[in-house]
Amino acid sequence: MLHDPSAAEAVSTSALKLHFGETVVLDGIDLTLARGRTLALLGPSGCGKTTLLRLIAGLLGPTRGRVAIAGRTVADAASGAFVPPEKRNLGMVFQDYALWPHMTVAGNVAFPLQMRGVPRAGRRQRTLQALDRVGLAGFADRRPGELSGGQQQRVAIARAIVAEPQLILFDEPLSNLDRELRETMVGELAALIAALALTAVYVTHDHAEALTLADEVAVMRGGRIVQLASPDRLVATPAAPEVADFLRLGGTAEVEPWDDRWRFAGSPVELPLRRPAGSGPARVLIPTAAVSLAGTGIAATVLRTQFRGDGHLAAVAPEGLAGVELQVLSQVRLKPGDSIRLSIDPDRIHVFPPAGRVS
Ligand SMILES: Nc1ncnc2c1ncn2[C@@H]1O[C@H](COP(=O)(O)OP(=O)(O)OP(=O)(O)O)[C@@H](O)[C@H]1O
Repeated sequence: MLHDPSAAEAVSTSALKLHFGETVVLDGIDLTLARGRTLALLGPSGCGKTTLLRLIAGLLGPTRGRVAIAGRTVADAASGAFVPPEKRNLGMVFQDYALWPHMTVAGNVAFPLQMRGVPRAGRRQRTLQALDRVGLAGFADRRPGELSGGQQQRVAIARAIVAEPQLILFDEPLSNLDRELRETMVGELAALIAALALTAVYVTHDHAEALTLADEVAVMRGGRIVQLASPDRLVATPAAPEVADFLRLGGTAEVEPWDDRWRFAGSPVELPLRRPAGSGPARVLIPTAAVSLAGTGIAATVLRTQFRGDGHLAAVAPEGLAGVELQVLSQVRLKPGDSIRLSIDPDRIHVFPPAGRVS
């Protein structure tokens, strides 16, 4: 078995498949993650993100394909090779913290060191250091039940980093926290991951969390990776409408050729965008930043509004365009049912590549 601890690749999977009976849960997952980077697995419930994390952890074995960690094959369906989780040198942080209530905070954090046979004196020192790193220096002798949810999650993180594993796996670690605390913790976690130069795989269904924390994001759907790219690239050039929808980048619509331009499919409403010669029907993203309220322009009705820090985000239905929903950010609060007019900045419209071709 190849083992190269200096390998630049922290994790790689090739042609990974997992079936539960007849059900295909993961289908052809190929990814590589370099050391010191954070990869988010992002997607709706049931898309297979937790299953992929469990395959990397060794809590499941693949039906087909291979998983390698730091250049070492840890699972290979073809040869039957399989390294159990405790021998993969991983740290794991789960949604429910998984702390033992009867043990002190220090006892919980020291557990991985105890499992590795580190002597007592060294254990105490490394435990206190890990607690210090997550901002819980004075909490060693408390019980988990005496801590807030955010503090308990930090104990779980201290336990995951105490043995300095080569890779940390996070499974929706913030989803049990309330919204405000979650927003604070995302920033803290991102800072901690950077300060400790951790290599991490982070499962979440929250696009804001993924785009804040990760160097690379794999957007998953139906057991496949639809697009794997940096947050900037995902936002600028989503490969498919489902990526744009999941990241809430704006509205998507079908368009058809109209002269040297486009128009919304099945309607006379033109889109102010020049069409490359020879191009056929397409799907486009009209990002929120491309849409503004105007005195003249496309007539639309307000469906819903929601306050964001920088204004009121309104979902609007352009008249005569069945199934198209756009978003516009307004400084004044709009009400459902209001009639408005929209102008669209053509330079910001993104035309998706034809189905099957990823940019
Ligand atoms: N042990 C199992 N037996 C059969 N099907 C399973 C099993 N575990 C998971 N699945 C199915 O596999 C699919 C992927 O599950 P998985 O937990 O990986 O999704 P997820 O993207 O992490 O979703 P969530 O965010 O809801 O946890 C789901 O359709 C689920 O029902």
